[in-house]
Amino acid sequence: MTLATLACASGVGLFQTAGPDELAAQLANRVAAALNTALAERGVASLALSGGRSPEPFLRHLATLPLDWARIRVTLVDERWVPVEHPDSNAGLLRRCLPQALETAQWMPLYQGISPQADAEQVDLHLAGWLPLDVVVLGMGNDGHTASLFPGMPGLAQALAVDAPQLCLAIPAQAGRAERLSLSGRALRTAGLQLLAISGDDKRRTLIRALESRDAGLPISAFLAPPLDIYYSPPG
Ligand SMILES: O=C1O[C@H](COP(=O)(O)O)[C@@H](O)[C@H](O)[C@H]1O
Repeated sequence: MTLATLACASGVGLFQTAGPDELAAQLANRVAAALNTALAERGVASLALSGGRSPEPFLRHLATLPLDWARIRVTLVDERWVPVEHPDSNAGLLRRCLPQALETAQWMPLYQGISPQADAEQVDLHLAGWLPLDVVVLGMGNDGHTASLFPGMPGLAQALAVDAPQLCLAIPAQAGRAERLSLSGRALRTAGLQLLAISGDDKRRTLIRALESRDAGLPISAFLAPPLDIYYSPPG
């Protein structure tokens, strides 16, 4: 079955774009519109962003749009447990591509430099005062991980649940990956606007597998329900 058929059957919105640049522009416009609506309604807005490599064009586009960043609370959906200067830091990605997030916005880093567990507890406390989030932008790895919730990791089902005990979890080093921090399903699924951005055939195949079988052990499956909207582009 096609991605369009499966998304429709799951009640999930699908925006298919011509390429990564168009995806970046459409996604940024959508995020900015939702943040401006929240600002107009409540005077404050909140945004949780993904890291990795693929969000770069989207973040650069978002940085060009008119937004009152001083009234926007910004955090990440996940982080490697490294300082912002580290090449793997997701906060570092924001600093390069969306400097407003760190300089002007009400910025909450996940990495706080104490220990993964202590940082997760600090974030948990702080994030509780932000919920529900307005906008969450998820990414997905070829293996079906989203945020830093990986297939087969201990406690995965609990971490993905809407009633997960924590809002932010320390993710132990595993399979060659360094320690990480990740928001849980409980935190991420509070967002009124939940967006998933993916590009390329490998990720499309993974997503199709997750939509076809919720039992495939793919963490992204937990998010494939309304109000999620998927933005997809073929490879650039
Ligand atoms: O490890 C991570 O990977 C996913 C996917 O990254 P991508 O560059 O392949 O899109 C990302 O969503 C997550 O935030 C990141 O820390």
